[in-house]
Amino acid sequence: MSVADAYEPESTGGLPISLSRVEKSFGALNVLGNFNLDIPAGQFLAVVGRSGGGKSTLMRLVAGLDGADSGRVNIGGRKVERLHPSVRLLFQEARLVPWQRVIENVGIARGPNWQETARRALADVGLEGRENDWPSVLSGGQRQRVALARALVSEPQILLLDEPFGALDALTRIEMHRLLERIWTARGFTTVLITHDVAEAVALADRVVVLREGAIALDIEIALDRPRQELADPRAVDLQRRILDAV
Ligand SMILES: Nc1ncnc2c1ncn2[C@@H]1O[C@H](COP(=O)(O)OP(=O)(O)OP(=O)(O)O)[C@@H](O)[C@H]1O
Repeated sequence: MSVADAYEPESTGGLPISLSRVEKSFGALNVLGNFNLDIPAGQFLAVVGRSGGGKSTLMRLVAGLDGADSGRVNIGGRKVERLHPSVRLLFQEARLVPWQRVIENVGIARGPNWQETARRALADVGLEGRENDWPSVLSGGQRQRVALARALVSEPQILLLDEPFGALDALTRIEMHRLLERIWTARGFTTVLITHDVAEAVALADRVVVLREGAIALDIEIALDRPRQELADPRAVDLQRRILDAV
């Protein structure tokens, strides 16, 4: 059985995200200017662009980790003022606690039955039987799967991913794409994926936004069938070319 086949989640749905007339500067550097973006509930959006274009800044504003200078960032129609309880983040590094075993890393909120819940989340990402391992013995891909399980355990309605697969080898990355697509399809949380990898954006997203110098240079729908056949679809290649032209 593949990793993706192991997954049988319940649907939790997503929340819409809206940025309206957002301005964000660092000193004299204007990173986002009069920025507008509406992300419908449950959409899988990829944000691509050159380094320094403002992608991570955008994500931090949506997450409530940083505030806009002006304008509004809303989640589910309400202004974001701090980290929203239904939002989870994933970064390039898994950021696991090295002195805690895998199951403890996943069950970070120790509610009732936390072990059972964490065990189920680990099974969902294909890590059954690895509960008592230390993070140090896991591969990079396995660590990211633990981080994904930790994010999923709280049944988020929004998942924000900042280059989560950037450090993985090509085959592991494709395996992670399949897993994420399957989990997202089943649960329907709103997803924002920041990536430098145009092929990854087209393989996963419903919609790709190209961010250039703090503005949207391209906003394109990816209307390809799912599950996506990453390497075989000529329409995907054409979409990649259009996105690359705008980056
Ligand atoms: N806390 C900060 N203080 C000062 N400047 C910042 C801060 N955060 C980001 N910047 C600057 O804002 C600009 C946009 O940064 P951001 O990290 O959003 O870009 P990015 O598109 O995510 O880049 P990368 O793809 O390299 O991660 C960069 O010029 C960066 O140096």
